[in-house]
Amino acid sequence: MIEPLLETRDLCKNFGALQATDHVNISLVPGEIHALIGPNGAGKSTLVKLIMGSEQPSSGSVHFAGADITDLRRPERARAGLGRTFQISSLAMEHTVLQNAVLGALGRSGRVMRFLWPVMSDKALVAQAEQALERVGLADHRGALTGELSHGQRRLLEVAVALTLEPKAFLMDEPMAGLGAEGSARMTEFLDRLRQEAPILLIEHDMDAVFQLADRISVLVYGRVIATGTAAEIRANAAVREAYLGEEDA
Ligand SMILES: Nc1ncnc2c1ncn2[C@@H]1O[C@H](COP(=O)(O)OP(=O)(O)OP(=O)(O)O)[C@@H](O)[C@H]1O
Repeated sequence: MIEPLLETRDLCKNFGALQATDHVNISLVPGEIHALIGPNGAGKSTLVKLIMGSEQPSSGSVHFAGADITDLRRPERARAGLGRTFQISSLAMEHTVLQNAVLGALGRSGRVMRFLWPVMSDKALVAQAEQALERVGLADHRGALTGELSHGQRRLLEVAVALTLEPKAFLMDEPMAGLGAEGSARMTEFLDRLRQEAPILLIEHDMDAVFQLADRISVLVYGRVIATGTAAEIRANAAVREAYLGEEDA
């Protein structure tokens, strides 16, 4: 069996009487896209927060690259190689595309935030940022203001910012949200290639993208994983159809 890069063990999170995460055991192995789906409020975002370190679990643990990272803070987890793209944009709209990517690269260098101007004259950081923009197809927009980009281009820029950190694994929270058919297709194609470099735990409501991309799919309902399997296995699973896909059909 391939050793997982990322793993949660009996992870639980309670908010008062509500059990948002209920003994979740989920893993991410090298080379895969593992999609996490489930109805609204099933606990997907909470699980991502527990893995990234922005929420602490009530019990259970998170393991990454052979180490127990449960007690590590969010920036330490990011430096250890856990990359994330957010549901809500974290980009500075008044900065250029290149400046945003350089700020991402600066985060990895571990140096304290300096004024933008000296940072932009740091050749190594700029080269790293330019390479990330090239990879997502935004090199031609390097001088554009981020606020002028289309929604789809901003999503790609977020991925470029995450790439500058050279993560060992990605957590992506709805990268397709708000993308049109063309943007979705471009992102799907990009993630398809990216998995070879760093596996991706993907939260996504776009079922076409999920079923097209995912090597494995886990279905979360009321904080619990009710099934994990290939797209075909998940499609055929009666409990999943009842709890989730049946709801979509309705
Ligand atoms: N900080 C919090 N305090 C109290 N309850 C919370 C908190 N965060 C989440 N919850 C609750 O935990 C449950 C799971 O929420 P979560 O946002 O993780 O679900 P989700 O699957 O990501 O939903 P969506 O698809 O709508 O984003 C929900 O009932 C939510 O109201």
